[in-house]
Amino acid sequence: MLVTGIEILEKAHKEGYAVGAFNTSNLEITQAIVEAAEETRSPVIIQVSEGGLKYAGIEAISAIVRTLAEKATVPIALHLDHGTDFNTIMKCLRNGWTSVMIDASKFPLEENIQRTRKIVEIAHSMGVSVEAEIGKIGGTEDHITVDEREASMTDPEEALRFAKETGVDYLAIAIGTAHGPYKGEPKLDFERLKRIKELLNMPLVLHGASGVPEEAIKKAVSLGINKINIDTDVRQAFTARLRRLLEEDKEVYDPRKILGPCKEAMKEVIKQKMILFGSSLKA
Ligand SMILES: O=C(COP(=O)(O)O)N(O)CCCOP(=O)(O)O
Ligand SMILES: [Zn+2]
Repeated sequence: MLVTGIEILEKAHKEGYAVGAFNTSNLEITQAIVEAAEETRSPVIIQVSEGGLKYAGIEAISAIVRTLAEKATVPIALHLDHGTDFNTIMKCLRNGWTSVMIDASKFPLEENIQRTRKIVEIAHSMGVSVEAEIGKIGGTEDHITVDEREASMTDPEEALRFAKETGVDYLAIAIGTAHGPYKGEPKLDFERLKRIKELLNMPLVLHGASGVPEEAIKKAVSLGINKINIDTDVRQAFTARLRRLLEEDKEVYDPRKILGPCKEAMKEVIKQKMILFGSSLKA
C-alpha cells in the first residue's frame, strides 16, 4: 500500500531499525524493489532522482511506481530524491508522491533553512513528508581533501537548529559517506552520528550507502540511522548480470529474456539489504 515516508520512518525510528530507499528509473527496477519488499515483508521507500525523472518522464515513472505500490501488501512510499528544483518538487506533489527531498545543502545554512521551510509548509499542507540535507554528501568522484570532507560533515548543533526551524520530517546527514563506487573503505564518523541522534531524536538518513561494509551499516543503524539510500549496488548487480548473460548467450535478442534475469539479480541484492537494515518482517 502507498503510504507517506513519515509513516514508515517514524516506526523505524521508534523501533530502532532502518528502511531501504532504493532508486528506480524504469519498470524492472521498480518490480525488483517491490518483489523484494513483499518477499522479505519489509516496508520500503522507492525513490527517483531528478536525473531519473528526466530519463523516465515524471508521469510514466509515477504511474509505474504508484500502480505497483498500491497493489503491494507492504507499506511503500514514493519519494523524490535530491529535489533541487522548486517546479520539479511541485510536479511530484501534483503527481501523488508521498515524500519529497528538498536538497538545498549547497547553500549557506540560513538559505538552506529558508528553502527547506518553504517546501515543508507546502508539502505538509498536502499531507506529504519531507527530507532535507545539512552538511554536504558529495560524490566519490569529487576531488576533495580530507580536511574539505571533514568540513562538509554535519555539525550537530547546526542540525538541531535546522530541524527545529524547518519542521523537516527526516534529515540526511553527512558523516563520511559519498555517492557512487568507493575507491577505498569509507570511514563513518559514528561519534558525530551518536551526538546528532541524541540532540535531534528524529529519523535520520544515510546517503551514499552502497559499498559501505556491513558492520558499519549495522553500527550506523544501531546509532540511529533509519533511511538508507542505495543505488550504485543495485546498478552494479544489474550490469554484472547483463554482461554475464550476453557473454553466455550470443543468440539472445528478446529484451524480456535479458531484463528478466537482471531484475532477479537486482531483487536478490535488495533483499539482502532489507535483511541487513533490519526492516524485514517489519511490514
Ligand atoms: O544516496 C544515494 C545513493 O548512493 P549510492 O551511490 O551509494 O548508492 N542516492 O541519493 C542516489 C542518487 C542517485 O542520483 P542520480 O540518479 O543522479 O545518479
Ligand atoms: Zn543521495
